[in-house]
Amino acid sequence: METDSVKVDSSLWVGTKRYRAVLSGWYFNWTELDKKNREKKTISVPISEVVAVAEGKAEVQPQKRAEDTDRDFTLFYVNRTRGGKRALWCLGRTEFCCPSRDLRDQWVTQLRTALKTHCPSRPRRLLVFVNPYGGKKRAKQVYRSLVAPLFELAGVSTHVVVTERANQARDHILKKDLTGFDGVICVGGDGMFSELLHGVIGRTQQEAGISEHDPTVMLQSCDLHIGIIPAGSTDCVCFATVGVNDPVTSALHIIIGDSQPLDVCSVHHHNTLVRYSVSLVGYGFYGDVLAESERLRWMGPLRYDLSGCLVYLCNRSYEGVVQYLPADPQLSSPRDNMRCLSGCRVCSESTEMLFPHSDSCSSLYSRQLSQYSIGSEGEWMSVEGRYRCVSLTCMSSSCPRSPKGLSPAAHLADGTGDLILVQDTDPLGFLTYLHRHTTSKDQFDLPFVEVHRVKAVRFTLPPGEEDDYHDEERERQSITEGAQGTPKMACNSDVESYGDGSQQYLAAEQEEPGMKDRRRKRRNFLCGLCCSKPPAVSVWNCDGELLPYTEIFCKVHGQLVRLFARGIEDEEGHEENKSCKGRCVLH
Ligand SMILES: CCCCCCCCCCCCC/C=C/[C@@H](O)[C@H](COP(=O)(O)O)NC(=O)CCCCC
Ligand SMILES: Nc1ncnc2c1ncn2[C@@H]1O[C@H](COP(=O)(O)OP(=O)(O)O)[C@@H](O)[C@H]1O
Ligand SMILES: [Ca+2]
Repeated sequence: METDSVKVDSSLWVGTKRYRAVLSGWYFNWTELDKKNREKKTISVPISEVVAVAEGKAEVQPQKRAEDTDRDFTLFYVNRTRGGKRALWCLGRTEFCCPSRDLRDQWVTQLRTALKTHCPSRPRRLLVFVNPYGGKKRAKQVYRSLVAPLFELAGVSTHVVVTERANQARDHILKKDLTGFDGVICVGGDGMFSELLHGVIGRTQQEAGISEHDPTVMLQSCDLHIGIIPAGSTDCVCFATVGVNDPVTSALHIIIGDSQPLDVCSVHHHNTLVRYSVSLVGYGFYGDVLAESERLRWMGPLRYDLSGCLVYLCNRSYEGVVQYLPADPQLSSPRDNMRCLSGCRVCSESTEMLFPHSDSCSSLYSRQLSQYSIGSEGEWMSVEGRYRCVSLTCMSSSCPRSPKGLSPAAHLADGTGDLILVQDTDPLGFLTYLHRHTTSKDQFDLPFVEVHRVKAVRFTLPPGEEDDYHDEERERQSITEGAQGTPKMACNSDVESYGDGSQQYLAAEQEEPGMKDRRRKRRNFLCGLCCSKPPAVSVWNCDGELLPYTEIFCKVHGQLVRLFARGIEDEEGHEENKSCKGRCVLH
């Protein structure tokens, strides 16, 4: 029987139980029938969450081929289970038995047609970068055992690159032919994601003929989606955009083609683009923690715990001048407790509100920036003081260490970031601030903490407070400029113009040998614990990368990139699919 929206409506068996199954519009529903044909509970799966339909009694593992029966078909779909407070996704699997082969063929054909009709933007071919070096060094195993079988089941073809050096993924995306790829996937942590981010943004601006070095430029938004399979140490970007750092959950979001826009912060030093950030641009505590942890990489994720303790014990604070361009407080506030969840209204309504792509705005914006005037147009604000940490985050930056994150009410795609200033305070006060990141207490409700929702930030050192790194930098540049033909010294992501106007990033290894060690020595807190003269300046942590400059200018670009994600589903998550009572395949 078939009417307009109903494609198939028939009796089916699951095991020994009889169901009435209906495929209509966006849903496939099956309702259990009792002996008197009375309807009992219904299981409903949106077509958008169907992963695959297979003839026969099919399994996920490719080596277990389907048992070819002519009246069965197997449905694979997204199933929600509980992983603590957050909804984990896993692969649901239900075998249906039909009264006849013809009806089985009709079900399979109609389900596959519905998939094609309702889900046209699903990725069919992906470029995957696996970082064997990050996290617990299990990225290859995670990908091979948990993710590749799902991609194969869903009919997604892949080209996999296991990286052999830092920045290989970024350079590949910047320079290679990406024709035919529907997205790029990172199997690693935030640092690896940052490589793909720089590659995708850099390539998009190259193709649009936009110079990334102009701090006032309006960047071209990027269509090529980025997916993250978490296999790092912090996995903050994955956690804050999916809600968990679980490889199967992320793989399923990629397969069904979810799309989550994401704000990106550009970081400039004078007229040079230094880095992009989506989670944390942090000075003081978070910068020192990252600097210290680099020497402890052999510890894997635990390195942050040890370096966090060491840095805390050093009890350091740093002078700084912070200028910021506030966002419209009428739209939202870091203190409004409005969590950014899937389908967030603040994000969806803010698209045209911030830095719309119009010339008038960018010229107005450039006037504001060039003047850096404090309040002359009632816009830029400025504070100066001694800080434990200065953090700018474009999102909540929630992660397993801090489930609510640096700024719990920050939004993924509203075109703003939250600027958190923690003034110098006593060790117990600072410990209280840090500890509140791991509890539900308000980390901003402390007298030495202030938070502002902003569109741009500029950080400078007070007059006379020179950065010894700057001195080294000037000395380095004089050395290189003296030696003719030697490429200009590059910072981590410096850029060299190739005659054709395209801009390529020079990899970190371009730095003068020993520079990184010198930088690191200066920050070695073990010796620092007994150092009589602590360093006057800290270092910036930009999504897990150390910046080679102290004075920077940050600007938030609304919804610049897109991830294969949908934001955090509400804490309760959707009603769990009752079909398998949370049973999962391949977990
Ligand atoms: C007394 C308990 C104190 C607990 C403090 C917890 C604070 C956690 C804040 C987390 C911020 C996360 C921001 C994300 C940063 C990452 O981009 C970066 C690199 O990640 P990855 O490449 O995956 O390693 N991670 C860090 O900078 C680590 C910060 C850890 C600070 C303790
Ligand atoms: N094959 C490799 N060898 C060494 N470093 C690499 C390699 N591939 C990527 N990297 C670098 O490793 C850094 C950390 O990667 P990431 O996956 O974020 O791990 P973690 O979360 O432990 O920091 C990234 O900044 C990336 O540039
Ligand atoms: Ca934001």
